[in-house]
This record gives sequence, structure tokens and C-alpha cells, in this order.
Amino acid sequence: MEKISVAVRFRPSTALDLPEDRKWRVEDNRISLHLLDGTPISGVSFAFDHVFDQSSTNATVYDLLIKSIIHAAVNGFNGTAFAYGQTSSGKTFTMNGSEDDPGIIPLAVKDIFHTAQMTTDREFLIRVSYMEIYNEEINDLLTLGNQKLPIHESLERGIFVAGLREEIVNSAEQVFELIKLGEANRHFGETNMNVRSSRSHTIFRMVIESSVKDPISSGDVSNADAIRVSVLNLVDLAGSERIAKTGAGGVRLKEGKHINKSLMILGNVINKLSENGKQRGHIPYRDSKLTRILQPSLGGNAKTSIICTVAPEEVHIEESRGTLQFASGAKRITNCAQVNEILTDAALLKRQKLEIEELRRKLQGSHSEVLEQMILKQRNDMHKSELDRERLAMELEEERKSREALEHCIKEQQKKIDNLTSLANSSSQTRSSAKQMADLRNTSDEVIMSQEDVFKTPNFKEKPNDFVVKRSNCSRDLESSPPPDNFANIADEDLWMRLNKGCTTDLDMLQMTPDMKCQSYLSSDISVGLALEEEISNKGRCHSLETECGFNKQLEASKEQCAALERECNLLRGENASLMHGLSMSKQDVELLTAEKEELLKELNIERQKMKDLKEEIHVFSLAFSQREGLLTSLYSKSKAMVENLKASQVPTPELYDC
Ligand SMILES: Nc1ncnc2c1ncn2[C@@H]1O[C@H](COP(=O)(O)OP(=O)(O)OP(=O)(O)O)[C@@H](O)[C@H]1O
Repeated sequence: MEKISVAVRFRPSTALDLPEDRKWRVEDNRISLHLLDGTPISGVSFAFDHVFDQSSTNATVYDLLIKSIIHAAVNGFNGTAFAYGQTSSGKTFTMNGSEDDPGIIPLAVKDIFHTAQMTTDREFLIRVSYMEIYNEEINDLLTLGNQKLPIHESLERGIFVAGLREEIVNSAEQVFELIKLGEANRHFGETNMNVRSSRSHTIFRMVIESSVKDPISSGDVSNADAIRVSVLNLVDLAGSERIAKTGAGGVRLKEGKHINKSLMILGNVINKLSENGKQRGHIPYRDSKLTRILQPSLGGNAKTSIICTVAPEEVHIEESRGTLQFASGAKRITNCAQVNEILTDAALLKRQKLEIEELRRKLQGSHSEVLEQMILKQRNDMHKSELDRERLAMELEEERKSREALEHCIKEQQKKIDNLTSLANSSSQTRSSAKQMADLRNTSDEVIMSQEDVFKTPNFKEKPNDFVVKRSNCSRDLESSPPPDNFANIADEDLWMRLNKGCTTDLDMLQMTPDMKCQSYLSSDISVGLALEEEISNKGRCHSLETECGFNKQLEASKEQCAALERECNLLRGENASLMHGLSMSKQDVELLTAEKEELLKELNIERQKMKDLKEEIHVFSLAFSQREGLLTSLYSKSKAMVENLKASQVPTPELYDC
């Protein structure tokens, strides 16, 4: 994207003797209006790319404003330069010049041929056409009878004037001859303002085609079949005019109206183009032939320069201000120029191959393969992590189950320990009750007691009526019952335990079940035997308690193992969490990489589509080209035949002489 370059040029004043109150002042690239005493008039100050004062020559204007466009045109860019300004402000002088000061057109023509000659690695084919828009009709200035040409638009040629003569030229002189012919056909007329006023807009056009001369030696094989085609328009517009000033009537008046109308449309197009892109809306290129032909040069694919000519006299100040405002608008227009290249099918394929290679390299450059491998690795890692996670979860579950089992086991053991402890307590109480019984025996000699009295001991408790005890080992001979050695044989173990806790007489009470009505003996032998029996049985229990204690140690070991397992579990949990984190990070990476890859693929597809479009364009162009080639060949053979015929008709045959 580049801005149109805009310059303003003042022609020398023609009113040197007239007194003036206001004057234009040029400082560098600024123009401002001042009063005679030097006071600047506010709001009338403009800045442009270049401002040429009255002393500037056409060569200076060319060098600073136009030369770069001409060189770009030789290299394949479209270019346009046009002069805009009120009537008699110096447009034609700037474009055509004089004998002493050749204008932009002759300078450009010479420069093009010179640059082409200097470009030794390319060969050029240059064509010239010259047309005018007179009263909104297009005339071919190089052909007398070919008038009112239509404008067409096609995919391969863009906007073009159908039927316009294009002359192939080999030298600047050849072009000057054609320009002379065109100037003779151009519409000029005398007005009050200008004795030789342009009554039409003229467009001098050069089409420059070039291709690589020797692709192998130049090393530019990829461009061997590529042809650059650029169009250069050098436009001399008719000047806007005030009817009152020009004094136009009749034909001149009609011309003036057309000129003003088309210039007004040009102004509208420029204003629209200078607006912000979004507010711009429709650009009225089609409203006039001039804007339609210049469409690619205004906001399109061309490098464009505008030179606005200004008449310095005070009497033209209003028109000059209008010109400067037009120039200010034009300054804001941006064009998008690019090299215009046409490719043959072979060249297109070659270039496409190269471009695909380039794209592939770019893709590789952006580490696509590396990325793909990384993605693969990430996926594998992710899979591995997931497997690890599952394995750990299973291990964790197993650990949990074994821990629960151990805990259950510990509880059971604890219960048993508690039971055994209470049993041990009860046996020691039994021993103390035996001792009490021995004491009683000592006093039995002094106290005669009846069998019934025994039951009336101070420790006697009335047996509950509903209490029935099984005594499996009860001996009738002894008429006494040993303590139960199997708790399972007791109807209610808990109750039994409760009954025996801290109460030695309970045993006696138990012996006196109503069912058995056993006689109780207080003889010492029986009591001692009973105590001994108790002790033996308690010893056995102690032994089993010791065994239980050994089991307790085992339990402690199990507890420790359980704690160790729990620690391991916690470690595994931590490891699992970090793996999960790694997994999510990997997932994010993969997503990013996939998105990047998709973006690159999209770009590749766009490039491919572009290539396809180009190929289609080239195909159409090559068809047109081969048609033209055929036409030229047939013309050549026709002319050759004609020359042969002419030769044959001029040289008398020897037979005739003989006659
Ligand atoms: N820079 C200049 N130096 C010397 N003479 C100039 C200059 N510019 C213009 N003139 C002279 O001023 C006169 C009017 O110029 P020119 O015909 O180029 O104006 P114009 O803008 O093309 O007018 P129109 O729109 O009517 O065709 C001519 O005689 C021309 O030689």
C-alpha cells in the first residue's frame, strides 16, 4: 500500500504589471496565501510531496515526481501520471513541454527506452496508444476513422478500450512520430483564457512487456517463461473553466460543460477514495469515461502521481484554491501496486513447484516434523501416565482393602484381649474367695451350724427364681459344681461375668440351684480341692494369656506395617497428583501444537488456491497470446506473399526479353 504522490506546480505569471493585493508564497513543499504586506491569510495553507515554483523546469518535475514511476513501469508495475488544473494553468506545457523544455511525455519515452536498453538481461516489447475523451466520447488519436470507442472489462485484460490501435515501437523517435500524429488529431480550441486550449482529456499509453532474455545464463530459470506486462498512462486533462471567464459559447460551451462535468466526477472519486475505508462506500468510477479508464490508477494496482498546475495570478485565486483542495484530497488516496506477471503453463508449473518447495521448507523451518514427533511423544507419555495412574489406583485400592482387613483383625484381637483381661481379673478374685473360705473353716469348730444355717451366712443372697445354670461337670458324689470351663455352656456369659465380678459368695449361690438342691459341705477338704482346681485352671488361662500377648506383639508389628503402607499410599497419592498435572500440561501442549499445525495447513491451502487461480489466468492469457501470434504469423505470410508477388511482377522474365 502506498499513497499517491501529489505535487503542485505554478506556471509563470502573465500579469506582471497588474497590481495585486494577495500573493501565493511557496516555501519548500508548502503553499500559503499572503497579503501584499506578507501577512498570511488564515486557512489557506497547504503542504504536498513537492511544490514547484514558477522557475521550475519540466526536467525537475520529471526527476522528482515521475522518474520513479517510469522505472517501476519498466520493471512491471502499472504507472499513471496526470496533470490537473484550471484552464491555461500549464497542464499541456507540463505533459508535452516545448522544444527547449521537453515535458513529461517525451522525457518518459526517452527514459523508458534508455532503461530498457540498460536492462540487458531482459527483452522488451513496447506498444503505444494515444486516445482522447472528447465530449464524453473516446477517440483513437492514432487512427482517423476509429472513433467513439467503447470501454470493456475482462478478467485477463481488466478495463480496456476496445478497438484502440496499439503500435509496437522500437525507439523513442518512432514514438515521437506517433505522438505528432496524435497531436494533429487532438481537439484544441481558442478561448479567452488560452489560444490553444485542450478541449479533451488525452491519455498517452505505453504497454511495456518484458521477459528474461537468457534464463540459463542469468540463472533465473524459474522466471524463464514469465512475462511482465505493465501499463503506463500519461494523462493531460482538459482544464476546468468558468464560462464567464472563457467567454465560451456554442461548441466551446458544450465542450466546457463536458469538461467540467467529467472533472467534477473525478473530484467526487478522489473525495470518496480519500475518505476512511469504512465510510467510503460506493466509488462512482462508472459515472464518467475518464474515471472508468483511470480506475486502476485511482486506488488500484498502480503507482500514481498527480501534478496540479496553478495559475499564480490573483484573478485566479478561487480556481487555484479549488485545485489545491483537489490535490489535498488526492494526497490521502492509497494504491496497491504490484508487479504484473503473466506465466505460461510450463513456467507456472515450475513456479508452483518452487513455491510448494518453499512452503515445505517454511513448514519444516517452523519445525512441523519436530512438532509432529513431539505430539507423538506427548501422546505416548500421556498414554503411559494414564496406565501408571490406573495401576496406582488399583494398588491403592488393594492397600486400602488390606488395611481395612488388618484394622478389623486388630479390633477382633483387642476384643479378645479385653475378654481375657476380665477373665484374669475374675480368677484372681476367685483365689481370694478361697482364702476367705479357709478362714471360715478355722472358725467352724467353734460354731455349730446346721445345714440350713449355712444358707443363712451373711454373704448369702437369694437366688433369682428364673436363673438356671447348666453344670456339665457337676458330680453328684461331690454334690458340688466346679466353675464352668467352657463359657459356651453358660446360658448368658455376660450375665455370668457380671454376677461373678467382685462377689465370692456368688459361686456358692450358683451351686445352690433349686433344681439340684445339692447339699453344701463346708468341709475344708472340699474347699481346698476347689481352690486348687481353680488355680490349675487359672494357670492354664495365664498360659493362654501369654500366648495372647505374643499375638499382641504380632498385632503391633501389623500396626507398624499398616502405618508404613499408609505412608506409601500417601506417597503414591502425591505421585499420582503430579502425574495428573503433567498429563493436563501435555494435553494443553498437544492442543496448541495441533492448532498451530492446522493454521499452517490453512495457509498452505490458501497458497494452493492462489496458484490455481493464477494458472487459470495464465491459461486465458496464453490462449489470447497464441491467437495474436497466429494472426501475426498469417499477416507476415500474407505480406511475404505480397512482396513475392510484387517482386515477381516487377522483374521481366527472360522469355519476354527474347520476344
Ligand atoms: N511552466 C511554464 N513555463 C513557461 N510557460 C508556461 C508554463 N506553463 C504554462 N506555460 C504557458 O502557458 C500557456 C498555457 O499553458 P497550457 O496550454 O499548458 O495550459 P493548460 O493548462 O494545458 O490549459 P488548457 O486546460 O486550456 O488546455 C501556454 O502558452 C504555455 O506555454
